[in-house]
Amino acid sequence: MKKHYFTRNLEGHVQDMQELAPVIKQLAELVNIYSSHFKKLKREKAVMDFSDLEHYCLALLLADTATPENIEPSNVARNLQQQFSEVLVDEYQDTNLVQETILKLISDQNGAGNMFMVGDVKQSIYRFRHAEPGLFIDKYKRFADEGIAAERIDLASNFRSRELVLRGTNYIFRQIMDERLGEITYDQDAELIYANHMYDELPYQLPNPELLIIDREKQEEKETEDDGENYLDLEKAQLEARVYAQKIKRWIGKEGEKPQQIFDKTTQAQRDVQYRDIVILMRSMTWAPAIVDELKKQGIPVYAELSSGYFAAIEVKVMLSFLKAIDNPRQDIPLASVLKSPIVGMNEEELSCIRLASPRGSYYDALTKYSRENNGVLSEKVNRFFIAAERLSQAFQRRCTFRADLANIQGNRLL
Ligand SMILES: Nc1ncnc2c1ncn2[C@@H]1O[C@H](COP(=O)(O)OP(=O)(O)OP(=O)(O)O)[C@@H](O)[C@H]1O
Repeated sequence: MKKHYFTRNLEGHVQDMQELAPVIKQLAELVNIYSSHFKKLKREKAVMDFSDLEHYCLALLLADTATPENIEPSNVARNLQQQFSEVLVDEYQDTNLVQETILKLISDQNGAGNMFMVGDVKQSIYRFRHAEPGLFIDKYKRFADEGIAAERIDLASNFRSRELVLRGTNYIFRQIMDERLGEITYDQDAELIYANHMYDELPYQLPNPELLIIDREKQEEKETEDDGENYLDLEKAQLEARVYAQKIKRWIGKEGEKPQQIFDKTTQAQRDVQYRDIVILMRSMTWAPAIVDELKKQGIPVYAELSSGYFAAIEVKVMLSFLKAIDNPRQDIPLASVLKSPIVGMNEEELSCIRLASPRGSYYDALTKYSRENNGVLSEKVNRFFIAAERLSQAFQRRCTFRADLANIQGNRLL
């Protein structure tokens, strides 16, 4: 480990830090300037972003004399405390510190207490939004103590899923979850207990939960022998989709086996499974477009609410920026987007070098000035942009002339 990761000595690190310090200082200043411009703009347009909602709310509820150690309620908060007899909070595991302070300010902190919180730390998904599951865990542990006024109620019964789903879930999580991984030990208290006995009476085939593991390296050997396709080159999403496709085809009965039987709640009868009965749940939508594409390729009808579309595709966005930049090159953002795209291929440092040629005015002015005054690799890139822009502009004009001619001909015919 020392050989691979800690080879540099202390002086080396100190020297790095000294070299980086002015850059970081500049960056910090930039962030501050950006933040104050952004705030000013939001105020002018009377708009708020998501975190503003929380922070302005907190500012309203805190007394002017409040400090981080002394969270004193303002008059507004005191009025709200009077108004609410109970404060109910759902998904408490995803509360962040600002929200927790807001809740404290509007609830009864001195009397018997009037806050009721429901949560499940196993479902904590908003850490990237500063959710603090520790707030939940701390209370979860403290409230179990008989000696304090607060009470913990374990809602262990699960009415959402069938017995085998719960058994499978408990089996997996008992093995992989503990305080270190997942903040909580998956013991008997944390287990999901089957409680919805509605299905027990009905004669139907039990769905067995399955865990499918994709071994990329093994597949690689197999595929290379079969058809020369390099398995490691395939996107992970594509690999997953192929496994889904195989499974779905088997359930539907396309692989020679009998279709999977399911219980239809509407008709109260058993029937063959159909595509519309199957849903794929994903932890995020990042891979969804690739999975949808692959399932379609495999002949499986599929629908997903994708925010992406033709105009959201990166290459289409770049081309639209290019057209905007040709129409009026003094639009900095479309111009920068084209310069950074593979059409020109500049990186951030090169873009900054060009900006330094003329720090004020439009970016286009800086670009033309840089091109006039410099030679070298970057100038070649700049020229590449001018040539591409010229070509596209000429093609565009030819098309416009053609369309104008066409309109004339059609117009004459009409006349
Ligand atoms: N006592 C009950 N009897 C029958 N069905 C119930 C009962 N309680 C809840 N359900 C059903 O179980 C499902 C899940 O219930 P609910 O959404 O209240 O659970 P939850 O624990 O709040 O879920 P989450 O963890 O996602 O917040 C719902 O379909 C609900 O109708």
